[in-house]
Amino acid sequence: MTSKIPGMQHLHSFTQRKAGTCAELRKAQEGLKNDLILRAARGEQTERAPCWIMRQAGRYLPEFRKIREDHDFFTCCRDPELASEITVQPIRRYRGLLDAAIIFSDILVIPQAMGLEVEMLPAKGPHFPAPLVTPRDTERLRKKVDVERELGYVYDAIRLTRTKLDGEVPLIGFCGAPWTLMAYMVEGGGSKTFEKAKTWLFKYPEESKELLQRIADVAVEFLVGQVVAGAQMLQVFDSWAGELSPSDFRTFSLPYLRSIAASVRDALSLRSITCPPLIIFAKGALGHSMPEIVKAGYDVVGLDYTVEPSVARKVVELASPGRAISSKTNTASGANEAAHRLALQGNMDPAVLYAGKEAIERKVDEMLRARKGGFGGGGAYICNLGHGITPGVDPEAVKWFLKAVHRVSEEVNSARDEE
Ligand SMILES: Cc1c2[nH]c(c1CCC(=O)O)Cc1[nH]c(c(CCC(=O)O)c1C)Cc1[nH]c(c(CCC(=O)O)c1C)Cc1[nH]c(c(C)c1CCC(=O)O)C2
Repeated sequence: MTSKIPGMQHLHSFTQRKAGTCAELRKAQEGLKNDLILRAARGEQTERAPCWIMRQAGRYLPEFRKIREDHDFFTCCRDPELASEITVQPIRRYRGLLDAAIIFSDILVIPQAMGLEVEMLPAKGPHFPAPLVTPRDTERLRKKVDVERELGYVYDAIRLTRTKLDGEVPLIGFCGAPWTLMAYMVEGGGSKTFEKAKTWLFKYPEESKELLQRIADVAVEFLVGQVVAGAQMLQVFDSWAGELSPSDFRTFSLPYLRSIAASVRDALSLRSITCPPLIIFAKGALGHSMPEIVKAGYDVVGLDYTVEPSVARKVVELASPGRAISSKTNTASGANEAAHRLALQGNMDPAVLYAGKEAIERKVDEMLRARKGGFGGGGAYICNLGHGITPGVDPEAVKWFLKAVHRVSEEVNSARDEE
């Protein structure tokens, strides 16, 4: 991570040096029966690739739909008992097959905390009854967001979930990235063309940057609060990154992604809390900006399904050579934020889950074997889909996927499959 603030680089080095050896960190890990994902995120070789699924707690699960029959979506998010219950549903169903839980919530809780109303319409998705039409509308946003007061329910849900998980697997906290959230706040919902949000970027660039910064400030405080409550890893979702041109991504998204990572590390270090692994998922932007994304200050880069794993490995090597070296030769060097190998996460097309057992097994094989262009057995890898699982997927297909990942990845990791 590079910081323009004098003295900060030293602070970052110190935090990172601490991160490798810190007793607090070890203790936190000791409470876990399975810390595979934390080790992979720190660039280590693992006995097999840890695996979780974006949107693993969701509508494809009948037990989730059952809860939703009686409760509105945001009621589920705001009720710690319901949110924690939904979070552990996939962990229970796929016992021993998933290596992390992700707290049940939504990226749109930040716009709500900033003062905008958001509803979840059946079959339509998120809807903002009063979106930000012109920059003047930002006056409707809260000047100072009391994150603890507005989003404390997420912290409560995290605490309760940690108790329910009882160290079974680590718990991931998350938030939406500034550009993706701004797009929702201005469009008023999903969009195909993003014409309203893009009009803002091109017509009101300075006001857009102000809004992006306000969102980033809330995101930092929210992520830090999630760690304090017990989140053991964090992911930032920039789901609409790929809607921007390369230069607009570098102007309106990347600087905020960078500053979120740096500020979360700084804020935690000031409170003497070890920063957990940070994951960035900038969907659709890797094709043009992967070298910048791998240097944005995160521990793990999530890949969407348009990126070939072996190509991503090469880009990491070229863009950030120190972070491509095997952790064996690079552990505890601790000189800077590149102290450990950068890890990759992803990236099977979620639609493969519709194609039956054989296709799933074939595609998992392809994703994991180096000679097929896959991630290979070198560690520093977290298995996932290349985007969120969709509602029509058969839960049995997910089991086939997870079982195939365990089987193939044990094989390639023990053989250090590099062929
Ligand atoms: C863009 C985005 C949103 N939300 C999210 C993203 C980024 C990830 C991505 O790109 O897929 C992130 C999210 N949303 C949800 C989670 C919970 C944790 C998990 O991953 O299991 C997470 C991490 C629950 C949810 N968020 C939502 C549901 C379904 C709502 C319902 O029950 O009716 C769930 C389980 C609703 C939601 N929320 C959002 C949309 C577009 C929708 C409707 C369409 C859809 O379901 O995909 C916004």
